[in-house]
Amino acid sequence: MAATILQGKEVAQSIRTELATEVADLKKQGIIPGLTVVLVGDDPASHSYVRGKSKGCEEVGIRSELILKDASTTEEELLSIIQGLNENPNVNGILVQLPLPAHISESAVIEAIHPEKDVDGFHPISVGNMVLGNETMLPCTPHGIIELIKRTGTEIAGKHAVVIGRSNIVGKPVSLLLQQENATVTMCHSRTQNLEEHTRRADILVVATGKAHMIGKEHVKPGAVVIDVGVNRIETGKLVGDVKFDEVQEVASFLTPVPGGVGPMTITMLLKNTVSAAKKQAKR
Ligand SMILES: Nc1nc(=O)c2c([nH]1)NC[C@@H]1CN(c3ccc(C(=O)N[C@@H](CCC(=O)O)C(=O)O)cc3)C=[N+]21
Ligand SMILES: [Mg+2]
Repeated sequence: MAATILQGKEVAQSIRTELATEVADLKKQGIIPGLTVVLVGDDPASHSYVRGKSKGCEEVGIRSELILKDASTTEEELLSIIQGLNENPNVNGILVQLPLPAHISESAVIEAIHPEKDVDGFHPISVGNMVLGNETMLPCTPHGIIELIKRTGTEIAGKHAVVIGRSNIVGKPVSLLLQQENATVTMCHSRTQNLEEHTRRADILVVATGKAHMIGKEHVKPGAVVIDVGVNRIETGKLVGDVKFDEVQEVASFLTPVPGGVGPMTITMLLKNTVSAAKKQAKR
């Protein structure tokens, strides 16, 4: 039986419609959520993602601002920009697009963002609160993945979830959130031996390897929910996932496409975090 395609784009659209209503209500109370994105350098992929973020803001009524700096910007300059944004009451969320040029320390930059404006959920305080299960800004891709899985009607509790990849932005946090949803979680990575043995036991398989078409049907248990977090631009210019879509579709019960799966959910969770940051900051 062929998998149902999990259209992240559609789920994202319905959440954005809800958010637009919420933003319209906030505006009646004089609260205008604002997001500032800082982009350093001229990586074309980064520019493309940032366009998606501005478009998303526009759709839901968030005021968005883009600060473009050239690749020679110093760490000091960037830190002072962030300081200004931290102090600006019109800015509720700050996102510094990653990766940054090699001469700038990503951790120094992330740590400079005020945790209440950390809409990426990357600040150590946000990460720490997530680990502790405290209410906090959740990282966008992992949060979007959990929302997508829930929309399938799949009960996460008690299921065996396998995550491939252990990055700070996807693998580590999504495995933690799955565990908080009461899944039994196995984390696999580039050094895992006998990968297939692990992945074939997954009821829920989250693939975030960053390697195009690495996962085939031999890795997948029939009926599994498969979430493809890959965004790989191949030579033809086409965007592909980490999963061989056509063959995994034959065995999975649900499968996310690339594009149109996790990506639009990531941006939507960013919008959601910006709205909740605005609400929280308005109370002070
Ligand atoms: N501080 C920071 N926060 C991020 O959240 C962040 C980042 N840096 N750096 C880069 C990655 C990547 N990322 C994506 C977001 C949306 C899509 C997305 O919407 N993709 C569309 C297709 C877009 C296209 O066609 O190029 C889709 O999957 O349908 C992809 C990738 C956020 N990132
Ligand atoms: Mg990894």
